[in-house]
Amino acid sequence: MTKVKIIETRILSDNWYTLKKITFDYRRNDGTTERQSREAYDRGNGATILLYNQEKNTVILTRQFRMPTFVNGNPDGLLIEACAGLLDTDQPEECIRRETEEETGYRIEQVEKVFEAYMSPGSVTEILHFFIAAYTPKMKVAVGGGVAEEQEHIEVLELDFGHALGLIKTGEIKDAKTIMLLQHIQIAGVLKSR
Ligand SMILES: Nc1nc2c(ncn2[C@@H]2O[C@H](COP(=O)(O)OP(=O)(O)O[C@H]3O[C@H](CO)[C@@H](O)[C@H](O)[C@@H]3O)[C@@H](O)[C@H]2O)c(=O)[nH]1
Ligand SMILES: [Mg+2]
Repeated sequence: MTKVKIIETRILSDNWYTLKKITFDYRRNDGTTERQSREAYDRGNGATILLYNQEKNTVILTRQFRMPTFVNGNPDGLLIEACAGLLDTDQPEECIRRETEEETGYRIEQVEKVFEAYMSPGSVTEILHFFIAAYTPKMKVAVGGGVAEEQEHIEVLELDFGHALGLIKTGEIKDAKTIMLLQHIQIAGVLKSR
């Protein structure tokens, strides 16, 4: 028998995305039931990818302005990130191919799914699908930079892998999905750390 019974779902904000307040009864292991309320921000699910080149021992990352980080201590609001996007109605692999071309300008071939993760499970509903893919200079078909109509101004960075790992240590890379993917590439031995 399910331990959760939703009593009420109230929309607190329905602007760009949706913020809901959910009141529910939760049955504890001792059999007693407790009423709780939790807010959940639903901005859909997403996909992210780390592009790597084994000959050059490099990765492709992006840099863009992220307002939520600016209001929480990031002095210029710029964040170095693995390419990522929201699924909308796409399947994760379809989404990440499209986002890779829009944001980085690379048209990739094989992609490998590595894991899925809830990124902020106490407050955000989102599950993120993680991918890696090899890239070569020949796959660069456009400048990238994001979709102009969506006011995306994304800088594309090609970094030595050891240098990118060093940026985690110095705090210049502070984005969870990016750290997870760089460490995955290191643990799996896809690229050399020095
Ligand atoms: N007008 C408006 N635009 C918004 C708002 N919030 C986001 N956008 C715009 O919506 C677009 C979403 O771009 P995507 O590339 O699809 O998503 P993303 O923001 O890069 O999100 C990815 O990274 C996130 C952070 O790690 C992930 O949480 C997410 O799953 C995804 O992978 C961007 O142009 C962004 O500026 C808003 O409140 N108002
Ligand atoms: Mg994006």
